[in-house]
Amino acid sequence: MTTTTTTATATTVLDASGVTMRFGGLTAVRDVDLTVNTGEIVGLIGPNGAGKTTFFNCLTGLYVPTEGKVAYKGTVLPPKPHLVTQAGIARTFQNIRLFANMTVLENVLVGRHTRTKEGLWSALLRLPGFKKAEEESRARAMELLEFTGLAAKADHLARNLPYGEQRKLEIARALASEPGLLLLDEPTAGMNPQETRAAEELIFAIRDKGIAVLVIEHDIRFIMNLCDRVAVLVQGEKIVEGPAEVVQADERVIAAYLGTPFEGAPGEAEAAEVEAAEADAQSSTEGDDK
Ligand SMILES: Nc1ncnc2c1ncn2[C@@H]1O[C@H](COP(=O)(O)OP(=O)(O)OP(=O)(O)O)[C@@H](O)[C@H]1O
Repeated sequence: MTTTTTTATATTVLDASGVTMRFGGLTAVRDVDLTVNTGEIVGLIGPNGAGKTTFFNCLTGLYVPTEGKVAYKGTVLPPKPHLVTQAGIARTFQNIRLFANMTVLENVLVGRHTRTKEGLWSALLRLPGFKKAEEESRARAMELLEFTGLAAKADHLARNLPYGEQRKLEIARALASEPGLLLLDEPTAGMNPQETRAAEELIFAIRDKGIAVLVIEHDIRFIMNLCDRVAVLVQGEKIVEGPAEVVQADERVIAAYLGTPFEGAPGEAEAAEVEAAEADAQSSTEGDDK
């Protein structure tokens, strides 16, 4: 099967190679290679259940991939979410995960904890070092709220923000860990067209600050406007990767979205395997996936 693969270079921020994730007999992600370079916005698309979120979870240490490795700026990452964040990868989730009863500013301050050196005792005893660190954190958090257009709502409770602003706040919180790579899982889900355009502008602005972006999204028009490069997953396999306009016109991608068979598509046996594994989700025995 022909897929274009961009190889790792000196400017590579993320280098995932041979990533496979099995759940019992179900192979959710199969031997996926993906790089993201400095200054790039890369899109990851594919039909429902294609393995996009599972792949993100492998990148961010939520899952330990069955096979393969993930490197950030040349260093292989340990599969532990807090170490991945510390290394420089931040993410947002498909379902909003804000602290609803905390203020907007407090939510962003929470996101800074991997970047503050002051420990628990310093905080409890309110030592001078803690006070200074706290002031710096607040200033940086306010800067991020300015950047995302939420500064005027710093003292509002997160749960009182309109939906589009809650999504922006998630991004502000992710940026608070000062990442070099931001992973966005369906950032425009549930947004109206105006909010989607604002999200697009925000993502371009993030890229312009030198942060590489990898984004999962179902809104194909959004992806095609936004991304320098797009990779397509179908049933866990990367079937195509390339510039947005090339991917958009690729018959395999069109076929995958329309559900019609195409040459080199993940075969019927694999489809049956997925169905069987889903029907028997409880079973964790290694299946016939060899
Ligand atoms: N923790 C898990 N245990 C067992 N199976 C899982 C688990 N997580 C995901 N899967 C299965 O892996 C496959 C890929 O799911 P995933 O959520 O990664 O797809 P997706 O491309 O993100 O889909 P969507 O676009 O609908 O969010 C699906 O068949 C799903 O049921």
